[in-house]
Amino acid sequence: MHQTSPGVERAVAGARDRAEQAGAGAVRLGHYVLALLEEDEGRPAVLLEHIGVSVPAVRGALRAGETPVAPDVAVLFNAARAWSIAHRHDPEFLTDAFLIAVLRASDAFRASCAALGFTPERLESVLIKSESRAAEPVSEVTVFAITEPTAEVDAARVLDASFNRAREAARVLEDYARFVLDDRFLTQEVKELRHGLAAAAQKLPPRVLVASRETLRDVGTTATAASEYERASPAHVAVVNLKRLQESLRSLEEFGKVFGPDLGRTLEALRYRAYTLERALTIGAGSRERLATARLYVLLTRAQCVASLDWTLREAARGGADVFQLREKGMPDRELLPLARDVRAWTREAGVLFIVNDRPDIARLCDADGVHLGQDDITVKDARRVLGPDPLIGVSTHSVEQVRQAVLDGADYIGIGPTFPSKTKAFDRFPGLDFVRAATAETALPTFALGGIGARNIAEVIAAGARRVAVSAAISTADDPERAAQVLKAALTHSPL
Ligand SMILES: Cc1ncc(COP(=O)(O)OP(=O)(O)O)c(N)n1
Ligand SMILES: Cc1nc(C(=O)O)sc1CCOP(=O)(O)O
Ligand SMILES: [Mg+2]
Repeated sequence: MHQTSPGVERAVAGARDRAEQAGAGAVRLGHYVLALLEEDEGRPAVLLEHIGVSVPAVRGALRAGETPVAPDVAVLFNAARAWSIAHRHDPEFLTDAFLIAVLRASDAFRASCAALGFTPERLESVLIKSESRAAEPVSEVTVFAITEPTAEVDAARVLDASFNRAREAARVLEDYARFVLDDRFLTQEVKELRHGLAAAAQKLPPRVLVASRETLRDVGTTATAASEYERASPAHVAVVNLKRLQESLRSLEEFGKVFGPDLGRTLEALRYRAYTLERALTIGAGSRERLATARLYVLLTRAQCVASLDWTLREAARGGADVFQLREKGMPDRELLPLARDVRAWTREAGVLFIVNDRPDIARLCDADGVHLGQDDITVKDARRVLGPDPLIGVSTHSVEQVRQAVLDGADYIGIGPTFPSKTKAFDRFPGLDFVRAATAETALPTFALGGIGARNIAEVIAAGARRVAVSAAISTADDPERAAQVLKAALTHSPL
């Protein structure tokens, strides 16, 4: 029974997958090297880069050409183990020893790798601090030796394990954002955080990081709790991995300080970024659930309604409107709060959602379902202080940058507009249908296109990607708000969400 590191196990499995995908029948030596180089920050990749070999170039060459069939994996394991015992007095071998064994398995393969700039001897020269080398001046090369116990190496072991844990958690979150939320922006955000981790790892002297890479000696790798196997849903997987990411980042930050304030600060910034992502990833899922079937959102201003506000609301709700916003711009608070309480009662009766425009305080006092905030209103963060974690918070946006910021701020839904000139509010600029296209492609949060939308142009808005709209005049000035809502709702429900 061979004792290998998780990295070697991953490489063996990866080589088999590659052979299978290529329909190669047998695992080839190139498959092993490609699998060993899979992780950019893995030991073999760091080693090659250290001796000036371009990892992408090696990958490209190995993918392009056929390499010799590999011997049985047990033969390679024997060779790697012998190398590890000889040079490290340790039968537990790591990915670098395995790479050397693979290179030595065939003269032809060794020659083709030499042409790419690396040989087993060259790798050994960096890994082994031999007797003859001890006389040479100390260079970066010599300190790759694994056996030197220093405080830096101890700290780097923690960093190495934490970097790996953080990267793995980030990878899971990236998959969640991409395949579960189907959210382009959040996928990109998680990817950038992952790259930020790789860049932070580069700030460590490579000698220290590589010298510390002894995952198989980490007693924690075998300790598992029963809860490790319990995940109720993809959202639960995301929550667990967000925690894992934050814990790893905290550990990285603390031990990173051993290498100076610079690394500590970089890691602290990454930890805050992870908190921001937590808000965006977890809020996104919850609010999408509450707004899952909401398609038609109506902004009501009492003075703008051709009939009474409560009649307009009830009729529109009968026609299929799902959300109502009370938008009273200049009404005195003494009038606004009782009106908001009335609207709360009417919307409850109608079984629809109720949002207050601009005013989290009024929203809270009348027990609304949420508040809507524009770019000049108070921030999402401050509104949360007033409302607590549950009520919905919507944010108006007029550019893709504002959409991204709203997602990171923790908005539950987004207003995107103005699409067309509006009778309700005057605008100087119209981001229009291009913005509808860009915003709906950018985020998976519920987005409501608005501004001058009505029965005559809703098809264009839907064609641009909108699946939800918010309207005001189209309902409040309609003689038959029920029919007006029905027409808009029918057009929307034609296109699946
Ligand atoms: C759903 C929705 N989207 C956008 C707005 C506009 O909000 P804001 O930019 O704050 O402008 P005012 O409506 O407050 O004048 C909205 N109210 N609702
Ligand atoms: C209040 C408001 N905000 C907009 C934005 O784009 O932010 S558009 C808009 C007016 C929406 O009313 P109507 O449907 O009557 O044009
Ligand atoms: Mg506002």
